[in-house]
Amino acid sequence: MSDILKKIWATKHDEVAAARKAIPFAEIRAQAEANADRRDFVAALRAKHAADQPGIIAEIKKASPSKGVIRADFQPAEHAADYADNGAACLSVLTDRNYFQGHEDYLKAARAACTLPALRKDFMVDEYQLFEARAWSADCILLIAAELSLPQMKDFEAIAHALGMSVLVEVHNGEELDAALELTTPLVGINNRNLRTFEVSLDTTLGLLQNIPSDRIVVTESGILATTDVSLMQQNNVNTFLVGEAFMRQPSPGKALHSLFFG
Ligand SMILES: O=P(O)(O)OC[C@@H](O)[C@@H](O)c1c[nH]c2ccccc12
Repeated sequence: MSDILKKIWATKHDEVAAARKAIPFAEIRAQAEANADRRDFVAALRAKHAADQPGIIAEIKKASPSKGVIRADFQPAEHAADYADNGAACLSVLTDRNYFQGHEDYLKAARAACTLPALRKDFMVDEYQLFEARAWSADCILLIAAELSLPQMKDFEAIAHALGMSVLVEVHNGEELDAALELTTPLVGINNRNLRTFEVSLDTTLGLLQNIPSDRIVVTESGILATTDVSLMQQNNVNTFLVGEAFMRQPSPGKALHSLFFG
């Protein structure tokens, strides 16, 4: 009941209500549909795999509810260029203000500083946010199966695809995975962090893996901190990673990426 995801969800509904007053739906939709600046998120990951490289989605995250401030000297554009120079395939940029100290301006600045496709990392509860994401030039959106019904996810996926955005569907148990596999997106994220308890276990990825058809791209998310974590995943044929903290805590997030994956 009082878990963090519920709180975040309530905040999101309030935020969307306020946003709809500030910029009416028809207007944000027009902005989204007029934005022709698209980068293919899934293709960027596949290109790395085709070159025998890991597909790294490098996250730009200042703070989180479980860790507090992760990086005080926060420079989204600089971090994005640094990630791009060091072999990242894609960016993930937190836009949630209340819980992650994110902002849409960070997404815009990060994406503009490089040529990588960018994920709007936020909690999507209303189609309005999908149009916002595209208006801000996001190339991918996140759907969290723990809180969305299957009909809602199907609906959001159809809108995202119609706007030319990719979809990362995030799960952390078998029931959520069953729903995620009803979608058409190839990108299935397994969050090693339980968003209700903040507990992190890489076994979450390993346990769900065998139930995922080989035409999907499994993204292991959260808690990848050491080269042993990376090689454990690679031994299990998981070669797509969403990593934030391990990079953002280091003086150069790009160098940290390089040493974790290519060191
Ligand atoms: O910083 P980490 O442990 O490397 O995790 C990154 C990413 O997986 C995490 O930020 C995340 C995964 N799913 C989310 C959903 C909402 C907010 C944040 C997240």
